Amino acid sequence: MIPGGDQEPGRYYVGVDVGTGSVRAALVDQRGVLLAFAAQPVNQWEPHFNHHEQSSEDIWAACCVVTKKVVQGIDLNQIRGLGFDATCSLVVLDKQFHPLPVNHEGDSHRNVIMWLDHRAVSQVHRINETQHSVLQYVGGVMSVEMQAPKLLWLKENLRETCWDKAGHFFDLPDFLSWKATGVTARSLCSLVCKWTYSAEKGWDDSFWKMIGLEDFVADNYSKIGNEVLPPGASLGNGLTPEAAKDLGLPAGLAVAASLIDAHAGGLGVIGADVRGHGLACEGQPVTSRLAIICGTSSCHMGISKDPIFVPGVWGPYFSAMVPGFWLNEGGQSVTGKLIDHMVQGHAAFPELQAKATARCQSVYAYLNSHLDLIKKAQPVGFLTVDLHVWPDFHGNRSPLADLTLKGMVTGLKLSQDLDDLAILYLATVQAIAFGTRLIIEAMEAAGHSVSTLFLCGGLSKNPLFVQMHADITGMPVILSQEVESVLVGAAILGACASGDFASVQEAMARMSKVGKVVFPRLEDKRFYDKKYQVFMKLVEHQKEYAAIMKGD
Ligand SMILES: Nc1ncnc2c1ncn2[C@@H]1O[C@H](COP(=O)(O)OP(=O)(O)O)[C@@H](O)[C@H]1O
Ligand SMILES: O=C(CO)[C@H](O)[C@H](O)COP(=O)(O)O
Repeated sequence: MIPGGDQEPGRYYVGVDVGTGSVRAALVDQRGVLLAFAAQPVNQWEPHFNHHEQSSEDIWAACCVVTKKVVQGIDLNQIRGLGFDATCSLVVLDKQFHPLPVNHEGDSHRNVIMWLDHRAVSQVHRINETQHSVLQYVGGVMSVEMQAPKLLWLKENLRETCWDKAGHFFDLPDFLSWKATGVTARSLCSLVCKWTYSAEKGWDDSFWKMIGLEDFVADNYSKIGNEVLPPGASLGNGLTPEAAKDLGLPAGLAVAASLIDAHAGGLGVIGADVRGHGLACEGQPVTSRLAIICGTSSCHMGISKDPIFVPGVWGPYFSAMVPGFWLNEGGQSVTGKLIDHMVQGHAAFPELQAKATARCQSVYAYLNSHLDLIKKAQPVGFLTVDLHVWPDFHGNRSPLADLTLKGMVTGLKLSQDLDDLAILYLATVQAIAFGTRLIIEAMEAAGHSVSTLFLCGGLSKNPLFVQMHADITGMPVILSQEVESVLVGAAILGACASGDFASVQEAMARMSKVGKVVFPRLEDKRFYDKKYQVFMKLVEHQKEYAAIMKGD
């Protein structure tokens, strides 16, 4: 019997989502309904520009706090499985699994190089110069945010204090499943997407030798993983007694091989039954759906039956998200983080904060209502007719794959009041949507055919962000019934590991549901097409400026 009939007693799954700024947990039933939610901020250190570090011990402690909260008062026998997703940050442990420092300060509490860390620029430049064939499977250019450049940086910069003592290098999602089960097997998702592992051929010895990390080949990849499992597979004997006590869950509970956070978000949204909403994708294959996970960063997850090579877009990755499908992942390294940066760095931010607090609103809810106030009779998006932003303040992930690109703002005036802040915030939100449009165009030029966007992540809670994505791409945007769709994705893993569902696809169909559909205001298309022309001119000009300055 497929679980979830109303007569079925509650079967619950725990999903844990380790994001950049916080750790979240949810208790989810077999229909994908969230019964409980908890969040806990987690420390980040930025000891030097572009160095971003965390502590795996802090992260595990936060996982324990939020998991205990969501199962409070629940009959533990009704909990059937546990799934983790996390950012693709690099965790470093010694041979006894104790943290090792990833910094010159020798602080072993900070043993995680975060996904957005850009320290390994010269290493990734040398890796890309090899033009090794594995690079075809990351869009042709390896990102500084992937693991090989960071590992090479550790070998070249922290030889004695870290590299020589290292016993285990984990992607954060795999660290969590190891911490829970004691099993060091890695998820196919993390190794394929961030480590150059091939589902078909495994590790490529020639790549690691060519880039100067032949160490891994010599010990048969024991430090980075030589046992690989599909996401959702049940690990070992499930929760160890120690982890069970830490988490407040029953020992032996099924624990799934994990997913990277964007991939969990994709699982949480892309399989929803869209019938009854008058959407084009109702009569189209699931490959017409693009999942966009919009948090600190944004990840654009498109799937296909056959591999599609999209220059500057990560992948194609086989079975890294939906089993049996190839995946291409576009991305913008800073989206939520960029909006926070622009708003918090503006002269009128203190006034905004005071006014939002007085109204018991988030600063974004206040800004959205302030824009509605000042727009008068025109559509709100038209307020940026002479203010334009290029969003690559942390380099361009996709589709330009150029970490040297910088942010741009044009159209500034002498005033720095709340109106100016609101319009700059709007122009930044639009710039992110234009970046999405550029990624979709690159994916479609290579063979994808996208008709509908499925958004999740923190920014999907911002109505202006969602409407601008619809208006600027011209596509309808679907928001899930459960706004915490990444957690539903993690819970889907736990549901699969428990054996309650025969496949990830079956769990996806059962546990993700359409909540709201936001249609584009096509009457405004001409305005956004003109803004998009300006958007593309910005990066063209930026490249011209760089060429002039580089010239003699
Ligand atoms: N209700 C909201 N309205 C507007 N923005 C939001 C809201 N909630 C979160 N955000 C923004 O989303 C981003 C964090 O998203 P989240 O998915 O929690 O991130 P992560 O997974 O990277 O930790 C932040 O930039 C934050 O400002
Ligand atoms: O590269 C990634 C996914 O492939 C990172 O994990 C992601 O960009 C970070 O996610 P978030 O912005 O939600 O913290």
